[in-house]
Amino acid sequence: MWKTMTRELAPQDEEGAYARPKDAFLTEEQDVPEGNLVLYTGNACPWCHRVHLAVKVLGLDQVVRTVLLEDDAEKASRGGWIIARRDVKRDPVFMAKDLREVYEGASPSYVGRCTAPLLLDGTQKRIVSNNSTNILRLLNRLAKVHRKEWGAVDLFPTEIKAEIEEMNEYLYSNLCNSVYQAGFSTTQEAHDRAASKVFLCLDDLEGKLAKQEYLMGSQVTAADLMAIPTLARFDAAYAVLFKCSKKRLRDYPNLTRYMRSMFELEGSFEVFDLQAATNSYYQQLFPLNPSGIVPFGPGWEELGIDASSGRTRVAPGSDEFKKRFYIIK
Ligand SMILES: N[C@@H](CCC(=O)N[C@@H](CS)C(=O)NCC(=O)O)C(=O)O
Repeated sequence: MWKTMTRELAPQDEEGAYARPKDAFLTEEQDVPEGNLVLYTGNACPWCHRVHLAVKVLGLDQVVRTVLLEDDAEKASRGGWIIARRDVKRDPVFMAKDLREVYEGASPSYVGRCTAPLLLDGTQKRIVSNNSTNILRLLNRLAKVHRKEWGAVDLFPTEIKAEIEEMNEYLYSNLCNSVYQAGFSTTQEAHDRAASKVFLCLDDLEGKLAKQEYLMGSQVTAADLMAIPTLARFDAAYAVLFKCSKKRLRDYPNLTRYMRSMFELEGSFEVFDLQAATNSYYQQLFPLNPSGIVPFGPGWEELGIDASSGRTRVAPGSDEFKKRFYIIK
């Protein structure tokens, strides 16, 4: 019974390991529409977090309209994402009540899971992409098109683009997807395999960050936007709910310092509410936590991060910001 419920929540391969479905919609960088884009994003989801953060650091608030989603376990058979009541009552493109209706409106013949994030062309009412790595590349291109007077942030600078892509693949297979594989495994072997990858990867990143500020050196790149959402959820959700409890992120001084630095960026707390994400993980993934009881912490303070609203953040275009990013003039 438990295995059946978990399989429904998270498709499994024959060895009991979580097999993430392939994304159906991708767009080449040169084909991205240059305006009236709509990004559907949910707070709990790490794949959404990275693209929502990209909208902020790339300064695309005026180009990409974000629609907030909430997860609703009662709507699990429809993908579980409803349009957030506190944001817009209805979706601005299709007047949809949930994400499945958006998929149905934009691509009526689509059969498959209706995942977030989703980037939509609001003019053509067409899906641009539902893959967060692809969306990151598209947003990065849009930042160049809509460059500010001080320049445009480049999250994939040409001279290290290949290394960034390699790092992103490494992070996906060893950290971002592996925590889910550890959590959704239905056999001990599959769990052990996934969880050991996670800790080897964290140890490796900890070593790297002893020598440099960010994953690719002294500037923030797409690789950091890939890693941060997983790290930010680690102690609060993955360590306990997904049983990745060998060590906590707090046990890694360099990763903690790194996360603190990333959360100094303006917009970081706007795109990620830790408590809401924690509630969502424990309350929505029923087979992993049937009681729905949410642990009492950790919050930002325990994670060593100052989340107070009075604190000055690193604002786009500021001198500190320009030091932290690759900027194209
Ligand atoms: N590969 C996708 C993964 C997106 C994804 O799995 N999103 C989850 C939320 S964390 C989702 O929407 N799941 C709904 C479902 O599978 O029905 C990406 O990188 O964008």
